[in-house]
Amino acid sequence: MKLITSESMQKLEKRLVESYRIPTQLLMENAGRNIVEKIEGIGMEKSWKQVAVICGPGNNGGDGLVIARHLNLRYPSLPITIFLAGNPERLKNDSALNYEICQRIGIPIQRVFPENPLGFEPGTLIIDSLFGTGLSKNVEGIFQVVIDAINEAKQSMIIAVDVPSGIDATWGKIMGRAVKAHHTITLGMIKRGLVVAPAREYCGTIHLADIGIPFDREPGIVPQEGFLITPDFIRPFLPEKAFLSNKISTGVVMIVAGSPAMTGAGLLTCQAAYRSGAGMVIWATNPQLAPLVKTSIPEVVSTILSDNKNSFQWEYLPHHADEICKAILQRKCRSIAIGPGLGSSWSSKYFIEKVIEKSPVKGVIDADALNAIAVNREFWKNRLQGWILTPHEGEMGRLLNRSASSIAENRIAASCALSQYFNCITVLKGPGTIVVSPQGEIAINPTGNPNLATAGSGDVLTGIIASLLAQGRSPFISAVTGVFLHGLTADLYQKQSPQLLASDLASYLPYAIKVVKNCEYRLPIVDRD
Ligand SMILES: NC(=O)C1=CN([C@@H]2O[C@H](COP(=O)(O)OP(=O)(O)OC[C@H]3O[C@@H](n4cnc5c(N)ncnc54)[C@H](OP(=O)(O)O)[C@@H]3O)[C@@H](O)[C@H]2O)[C@H](O)CC1
Ligand SMILES: [K+]
Repeated sequence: MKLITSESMQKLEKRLVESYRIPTQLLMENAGRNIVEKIEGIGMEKSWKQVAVICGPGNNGGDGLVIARHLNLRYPSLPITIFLAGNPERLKNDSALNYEICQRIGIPIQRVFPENPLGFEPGTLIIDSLFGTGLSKNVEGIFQVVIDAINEAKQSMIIAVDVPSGIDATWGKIMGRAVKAHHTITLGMIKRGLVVAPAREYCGTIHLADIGIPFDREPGIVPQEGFLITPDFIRPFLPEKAFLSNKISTGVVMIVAGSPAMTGAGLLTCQAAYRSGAGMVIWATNPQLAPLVKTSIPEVVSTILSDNKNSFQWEYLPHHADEICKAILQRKCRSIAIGPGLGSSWSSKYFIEKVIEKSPVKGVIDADALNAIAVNREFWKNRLQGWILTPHEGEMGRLLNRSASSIAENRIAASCALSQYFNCITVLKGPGTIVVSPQGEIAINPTGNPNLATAGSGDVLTGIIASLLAQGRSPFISAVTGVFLHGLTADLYQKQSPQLLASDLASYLPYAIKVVKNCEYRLPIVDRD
């Protein structure tokens, strides 16, 4: 499902006006009326004590005025008040016209002043029409006071028009303050910023309302600025064994993960790779762990790396990289996953870099392998073509030599910067995981929940993506399909149990695959009733 930026939405509106002579007044009328229909779908039957429509200085405010008018027509006995943050004399064109209509109809209008703060009684339906796609700077002064008042309303329902006010609809940033809505009714197309963190938490359930864009007349009218991953999109790429397949043709994965101190990371990565359809999983393990592998996951084939003769505790050394590269060729591996639980010693860092440099196949770079790359980032600039990097915000910060908080502020921009710098596919984990290619394709994942913030969850994702790669999917498609399935598994599991272990994720994965295959799943955040 295509996503759009604020800038393109504005261009699209201009184009509709110029090419089809659809007047902007009509678009605003369509917007307001269709939003009222969506509000009714959400629940007007709840007998709200009153309705507060908070209007700002631009066209988003104008939409609010149309909404107030239609609610007034449909529910004449319901007290509706328009709160205007801004000077009515400076309202432009369509907003000014709708302001005049509301005045003439006699809908109460109150101007909001700093000395006259807003407060809402319990049981108020609050329509947030302060700012939409035209937000151009941080929210301050009276606008900040209004947003705080909306967020402090008790036992009320907050419905945001187009965008929760204070959200940058292109990048998903919080511009100083933002409305925390229960529902967001977005117009025409889903704005890209709504589905990524941090904005995503402010949107509640997202609904899409039509404003009369003739999409079917011009399928190419909207530029490619990102898409929301959907079950329909990933269905053709799910694991599928051909009739004449064998374990090699299905796909062999090399896993370089785990160490004596962090065995679980390797086990989880291997398990996830098998559960997502790999024909054979090879684990490059060490002599101390080899017996454990046989008992824990008997299906795993281990490549036992040579013993460290002079040290008490086994550790990864650079020459082990040659052994892994040899095994990749011998075992006909088609992808590699490297990183989870490898440790952060200098010898493991050298080892990791050597594997990535020499490996005959490409794959997923995660966890300790990301940190090894970050230490030597200038060397790796532009050298990771075909590799998939799966950082969380902290790892991303190290890779870009920036603070984790600056990454969190604008996750899409950071993901694009990483893909550009290393020429790699980026998977920035977190709420609304982002997948970006060096060519600038941007995919946002709608699945997943906070239960995924558990040890080993990233190892499972690494195993899934590497497995899909081994099964012949492209790096971008493997990442997109992998993140969707990983999140969906957690969402489906949550219905059964509030507590999720990473090993549950790996075991439950085939169920998520089946649900997508059988078309039994609807997107959780976009309600297209
Ligand atoms: N795109 C469509 O097809 C349709 C969109 N509709 C609705 O219109 C808004 C977008 O309207 P727009 O007027 O462009 O923008 P806003 O209403 O969001 O706000 C613009 C005004 O707000 C001022 N502004 C911006 N940021 C701040 C701030 N932080 N503090 C104070 N004031 C701010 C801005 O001033 P400038 O100086 O920046 O110009 C403007 O005055 C869209 O979201 C839809 O709801 C339609 O009605 C239907 C068609
Ligand atoms: K709004």
